[in-house]
Amino acid sequence: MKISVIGCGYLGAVHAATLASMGHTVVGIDVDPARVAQLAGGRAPFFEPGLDELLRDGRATGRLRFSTAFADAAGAQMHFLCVGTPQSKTSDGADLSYLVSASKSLLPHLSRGDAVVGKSTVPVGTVDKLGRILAARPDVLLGWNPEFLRQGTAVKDTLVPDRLVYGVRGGKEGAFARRSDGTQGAARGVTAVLDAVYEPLLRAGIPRLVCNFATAELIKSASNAFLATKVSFINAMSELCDAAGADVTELSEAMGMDPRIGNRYLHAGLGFGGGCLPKDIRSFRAQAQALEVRSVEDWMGVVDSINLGQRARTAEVAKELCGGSIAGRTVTVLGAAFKPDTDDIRDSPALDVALRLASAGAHVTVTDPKAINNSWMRFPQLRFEASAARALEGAELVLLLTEWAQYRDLSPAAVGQLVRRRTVLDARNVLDAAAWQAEGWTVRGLGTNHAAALTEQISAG
Ligand SMILES: NC(=O)c1ccc[n+]([C@@H]2O[C@H](COP(=O)([O-])OP(=O)(O)OC[C@H]3O[C@@H](n4cnc5c(N)ncnc54)[C@H](O)[C@@H]3O)[C@@H](O)[C@H]2O)c1
Ligand SMILES: O=c1ccn([C@@H]2O[C@H](COP(=O)(O)OP(=O)(O)O[C@H]3O[C@H](CO)[C@@H](O)[C@H](O)[C@H]3O)[C@@H](O)[C@H]2O)c(=O)[nH]1
Repeated sequence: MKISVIGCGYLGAVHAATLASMGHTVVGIDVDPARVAQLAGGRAPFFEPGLDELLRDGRATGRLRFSTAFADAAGAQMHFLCVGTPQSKTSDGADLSYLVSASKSLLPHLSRGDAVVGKSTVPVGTVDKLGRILAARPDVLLGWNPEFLRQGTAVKDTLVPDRLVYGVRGGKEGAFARRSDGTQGAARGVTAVLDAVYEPLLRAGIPRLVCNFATAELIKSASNAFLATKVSFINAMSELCDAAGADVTELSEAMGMDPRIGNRYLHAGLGFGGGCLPKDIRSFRAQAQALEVRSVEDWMGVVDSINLGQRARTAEVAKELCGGSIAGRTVTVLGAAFKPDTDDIRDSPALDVALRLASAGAHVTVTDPKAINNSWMRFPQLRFEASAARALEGAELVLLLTEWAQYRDLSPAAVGQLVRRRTVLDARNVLDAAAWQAEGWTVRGLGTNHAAALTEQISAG
């Protein structure tokens, strides 16, 4: 099938490349000429494992191209909207201006029977709003197909998703009810086109759920809200563990063994960041407020404040480890990206903490395997160093803030030779504390103080 993908960022570029790998003929459209030039050259404009290979394959087969011209979307039967929906600059709500603009630009290039299907994460009610823009073309089908991929595993998540969700007008009844006049209704039409797009996935047994627009919108928001809830729950527990002398890693391991709870998203530490969870829970909160559902509004407020509290808490522990003041201290931060295996620094907890320490007077050097280029121009008050070894030289305090494999695997003996003082704050609770302590390191985690206190007691005799 001929498909257009509008917006080629972390979501759209991966979506376009994977659709081409399934055999479709795809054009990716973006307003950013530099991004389009890179993608057209077969190179990903950001670090995402496996994407470069797919882009090169798509280019070689001639099935994948990129353009800044919306006119190039003409002739496609399916148009996926994948533009950003960031947090508004003036409120907690989502900024829908990119979606509105992309829909208006697409409008003149649509043909009778085309399907326009959104994948961006949107507040409930957005599809109806876009429907009013597309009302000028009643012969065009509208649907919503929220995306659940994670950065770092985006290619695999797109090719082997846990489920496909189709939001269609009138929901399941609209999609599958027989019409007395024998015509195919819009809901049925968009379901059939999506089924054709995802045929290889459906054949492989990926479940597909058809629902109405509001349910599709809420499935995505509620899923992210639940993931954020799990992370903030365990982070609140980590604070309780510190206060009570318990160990949160043991607590979460034991809780996670109960299949009703599960161990995923139960890793305590610095908390969540990125271009999705933080802005999506704030948008969810704003939606609940507009719909006057106080329980969800309050809930999201608590999840957000626990999450932001972890950043403040980490900066406070860092100061404590430097004897109460961090001014003038040489500090090395391991990690700038919001999580490992991505170069994305949107709302990065690691950079947030680094900035807090710099503004408290510390000399902060940040290192990251992939995100240095993204970071250094935006944060001139921080020093960036691509080599972890050079970044660690002379450090009086080391903070592990993004748990890249290469930082988890650091040798405490080798790092000990580089630093001035063997003190590490492992804000992701991933280091083998005993191994580091055996090399003379003072190790602090979040919610694992019990272990540190015990070691102090043992070494005190
Ligand atoms: N990043 C993820 O892991 C992920 C996963 C699932 C859902 N989402 C959702 O997908 C959407 C996109 O997220 P992202 O992370 O890819 O954002 P992004 O900022 O990486 O990409 C957005 C792209 O849209 C382009 N764009 C903006 N206005 C445009 C217009 N009028 N026409 C064409 N292109 C335009 C931008 O230039 C940019 O390349 C958001 O709603 C997000 O919440 C993201
Ligand atoms: O136990 C955990 C798990 C995650 N995190 C943090 O949570 C954030 C989000 O991680 P992850 O969900 O892996 O990354 P994203 O790529 O932001 O993906 C989320 O956001 C996407 C955009 O909506 C959705 O599509 C995905 O399903 C959803 O997982 C990161 O900062 C992680 O460090 C923790 O602190 N503890």
